[in-house]
Amino acid sequence: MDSRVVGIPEVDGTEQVVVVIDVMRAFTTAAWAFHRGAAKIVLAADEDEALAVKAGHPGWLALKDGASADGFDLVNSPRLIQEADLVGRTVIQKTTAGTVGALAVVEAKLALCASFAVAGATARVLTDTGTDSVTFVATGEDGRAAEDLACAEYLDRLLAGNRPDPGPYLHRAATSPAADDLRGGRRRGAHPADVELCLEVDRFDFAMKVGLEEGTAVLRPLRTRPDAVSAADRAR
Ligand SMILES: O=C(O)[C@H](CS(=O)(=O)O)OP(=O)(O)O
Ligand SMILES: [Mg+2]
Repeated sequence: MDSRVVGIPEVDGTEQVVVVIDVMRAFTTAAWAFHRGAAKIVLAADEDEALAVKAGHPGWLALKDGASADGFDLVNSPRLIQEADLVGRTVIQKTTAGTVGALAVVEAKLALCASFAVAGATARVLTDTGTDSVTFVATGEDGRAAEDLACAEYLDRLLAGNRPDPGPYLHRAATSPAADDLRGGRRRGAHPADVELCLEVDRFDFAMKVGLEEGTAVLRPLRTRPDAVSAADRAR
């Protein structure tokens, strides 16, 4: 499969099949939100939009990155989301990199949002579509974030039909500046275990697809082949 990796500034709207990657932390957090029962995630461009959407939909929960703020219910932390009861809830997510990247490609023919937690399922969805070309958007640091590039390269190897050892890719993510900042307590709205959760490969057996629903960008889980069982599930 032909592939290329771009940063958000290079997205030009011509992408057909896209995987938007944010390992730390937007799309690890989103995957955990679905695992905790969220029905859908509405992506907001900024904090004001997130709060405006919430105001129009009583019962929806607003999530932002960085420190929490008035009106927000959740932060962009997989470890903290792990404790949230989100069964049937709609979450409105706003982050600095991941959700911005997803909004930039929301009109693509197929747009998936990915992290290591859903890597295998993401590759299976792409393979099943029969597409011969994919654009990876590495959302962090204008396309230079080591953890997102490592995940893109890992996905690329999966799509090539290989069974790559995730170890070296995870090592690059684990030693990235983002991981260092999170471990060092230099990011707000974080938990010390966030990095560890962002480095779990195939924690979940669903991919995540973003698309427009009545003009709104919505992220939903996309189950893959029924026989697909995550590595984490196999280990249990
Ligand atoms: O929450 C995150 O990890 C980042 C924002 S910050 O760098 O922590 O301020 O957002 P994301 O879009 O998930 O990369
Ligand atoms: Mg990030």
